This record gives sequence, C-alpha cells and structure tokens, in this order.
Amino acid sequence: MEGSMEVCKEFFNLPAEEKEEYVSDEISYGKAWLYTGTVKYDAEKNQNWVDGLGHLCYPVEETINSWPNKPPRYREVIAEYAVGSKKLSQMILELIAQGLGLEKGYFAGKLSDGHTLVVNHYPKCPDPSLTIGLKEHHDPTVLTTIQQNVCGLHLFVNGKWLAVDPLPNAIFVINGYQLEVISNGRLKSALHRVVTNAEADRTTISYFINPGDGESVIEPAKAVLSDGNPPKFRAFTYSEFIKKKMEVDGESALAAFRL
Ligand SMILES: O=C(O)CCC(=O)C(=O)O
Ligand SMILES: [Fe+2]
Repeated sequence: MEGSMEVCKEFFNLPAEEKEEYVSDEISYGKAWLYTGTVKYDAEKNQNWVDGLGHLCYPVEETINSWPNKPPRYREVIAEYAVGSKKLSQMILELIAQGLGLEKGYFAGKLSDGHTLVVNHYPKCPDPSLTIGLKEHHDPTVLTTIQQNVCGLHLFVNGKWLAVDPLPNAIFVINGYQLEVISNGRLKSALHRVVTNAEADRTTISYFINPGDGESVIEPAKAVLSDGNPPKFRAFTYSEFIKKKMEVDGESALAAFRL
C-alpha cells in the first residue's frame, strides 16, 4: 500500500510538461486521463480543489499500456495494487452477497468486471473555508475502496458530517448506488465529500468497481424481494444510469429509477 501511495504522489510531483500528455476532458479507454477540478471543467458551475488521474484497471494485462509510464515504477507497483484491490473487493462483495442471502458469486462477472482507478490529489489550500476538495456525492459504483493517509474525507451520518480519519494500512470501503439498488435500499450508498486543508497536500487512491459492460442490467436482486419488500427501483442498464447521472446531479440520478 505504501508503495502505491508513493508512486501516485511521485506522478503528481512530476513537472507539468511530463504530465501534459495525459490531460483530457474525456474518460478514455485508450489512455489515462488527467484533469483538474472535474473531468468536464467547462461544464461545471463550481470546481473542486483537486487534480485527478484516472485509468481503467481490468484486466491488468489489457489496460496496463494505457497507464502512465512515469514515474518508471508506476505500472509495476499499480499492477500489484490493482490485483490486490480486485481480490479485496471480490471478497467483500462475496460477503455482502452472503449477508443479503444472494446466491454465491452473485456479483462476480458482469456486475463487477469494470475497474477504474482514480488518484485524487488535493494540493494544500491557502484558505480551506473558500473551497471544497470534492463536493458531496454518492459514487455511481457497485463498490469503492479508498486508500488515504491524510484527513479530509467526510461521511454524512445521521444528519451530520463526520470526519473519516485515516488508519494505518486501512482501506475505506464505500457502497455505491448500484449496491443500493441491488439490495433494494438495504445497503444505502454513502454520501461523502472531501474538505481541503491548509497544512498538507493530500493524495488518495480510489478503486471503483462497476459493471464493465454498459448493457449490464441492474435491478433489485430477486432473493431480497418479498410481498413485504417489493422492488423500490425499476431495472435499468448501467449506461442508462450513467447517462442520467450526467444529466442530473447526485441523489436525483437514483430518484429517476425509484418506483
Ligand atoms: O479522496 C477521497 O478521500 C475520496 C475520493 C472520492 O470520494 C472519489 O474518488 O469518489
Ligand atoms: Fe466518492
């Protein structure tokens, strides 16, 4: 874990000219994308105090050539991190399937074979009262894992923002919108945000688990439904969800599929 954090920090410490080739306002399959504020900078009213680097991660052998090759150890170290993150999320999803009473392997395969890694780099901010690192949001994922070692992440719990302070060698796990739908609302997706900090730069590594194929159907799992627990969401394809999410912000994306 430490090695992966190091190479991510090293990437953001490269001179601007060396990072420039990755700058893009499109999420792309052929090459890592680097952005500031948000991927679509011009389309946003308010910008986040963050620089982000994203790339696909699965399968590693097929995506690795799209990753940055600077610093020189980036690919080797992140390949190991991606393999570990995949294993961890598969294990967590298997336990979630068990807990929900779903068949073994419910999430394996199409529901979880799209993996994106995003490195969020929040430079220290002269006046944190004026900016937010990442505005409040739910992840449009099935599951997200986050590695962090500097404070900044907040979670909205019982009407209040709570700081999620880093623990050594811990990975923070967030339920995404798709898990909320599949569990028919039982596993709520977590509302979270990142605040800025005047003392230190903060770098985090998010690993997003999604359906790889936009045509994958997301719906409340049959096994969680009953006469007393009818479906709260209609079935939709993952690409339909992402399209809606781009049109409307936050909670209203999920609301569009609520029954
Ligand atoms: O940087 C963090 O702590 C959280 C990042 C996050 O929420 C995201 O990438 O969706
Ligand atoms: Fe997030």
